[in-house]
Amino acid sequence: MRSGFVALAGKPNVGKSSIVNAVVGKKVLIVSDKPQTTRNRINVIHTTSDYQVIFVDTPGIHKPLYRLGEYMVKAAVSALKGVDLVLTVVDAKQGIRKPEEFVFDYVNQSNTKTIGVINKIDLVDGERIKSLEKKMEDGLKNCISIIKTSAVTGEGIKELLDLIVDNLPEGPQYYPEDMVTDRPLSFMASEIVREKIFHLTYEEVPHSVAVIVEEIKERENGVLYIRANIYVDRKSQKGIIIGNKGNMIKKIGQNARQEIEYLVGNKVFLDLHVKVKEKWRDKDFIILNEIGMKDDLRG
Ligand SMILES: Nc1nc2c(ncn2[C@@H]2O[C@H](COP(=O)(O)OP(=O)(O)OP(=O)(O)O)[C@@H](O)[C@H]2O)c(=O)[nH]1
Repeated sequence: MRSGFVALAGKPNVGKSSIVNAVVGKKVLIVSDKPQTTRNRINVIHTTSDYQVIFVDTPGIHKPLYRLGEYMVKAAVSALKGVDLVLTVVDAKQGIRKPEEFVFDYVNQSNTKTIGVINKIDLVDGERIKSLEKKMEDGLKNCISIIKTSAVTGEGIKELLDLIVDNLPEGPQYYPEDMVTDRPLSFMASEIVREKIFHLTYEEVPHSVAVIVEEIKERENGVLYIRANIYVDRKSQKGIIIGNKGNMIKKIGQNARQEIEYLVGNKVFLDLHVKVKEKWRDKDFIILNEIGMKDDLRG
């Protein structure tokens, strides 16, 4: 059996989480059109009788504005060490400039072999892809190959998986075969709520939100009761999340509940509460700890 850990490195919004979902053939990771959707490291496990690939999805590498961002980048960079392979992902439309080179530097410093992934090829022409290939070859020190993908159309995804498996060492099955992620249901549920907020709100609001599941319990009637707090960092944002006559929180709750029900295969009662924790993104470690973001951000 071949097995190993494969970290994804890239700027925010290049499609790292979408690529993992496409490779495993189901939506495990949350995705949005806004940068910095992924905040924590999360492992996604793909097992067959011949191999087990453990994808280590990480926050996008960027120049942070807040303490939260610093922790996110730390989590991303530390995930590059100690893995078997790094997928260095760029967005074909955005190209390769300073921020991408900044990512390449981190990957080069990790000394881990890497596959260059040019994603979103559905949005550009062949000429552009060729020039990006050249830039990637020049910029990535330990690059073993470059693959062109579209996480949306599925182009190049099988080729990418084959190449990953070919480059993994022989090893044990690290996780049980039916395990899809290393995160508990409480984390997955909070991520789904956060994704719906990313989809339904704009500008600073989605970035100002943290979601913590406080309680999960199965009720006598078989319904799974989930209580979660949505933290915002300003009073005005509380109003936006609740919405006019509670319309927004209702929509967030409905959309999230449906997806959590699909995930657990059970009826769910989702109980959401909005709380203000002023400027939590810039507070020190204690605050990050309090809202449950410490473990993977320690770096
Ligand atoms: N057209 C097109 N869009 C894509 C492709 N892959 C991802 N996207 C879109 O790009 C956006 C960002 O995708 P994500 O998977 O959240 O990107 P990410 O790199 O994980 O982002 P962060 O969490 O911010 O680090 C979403 O709107 C996706 O639907 C692709 O191959 N083609």
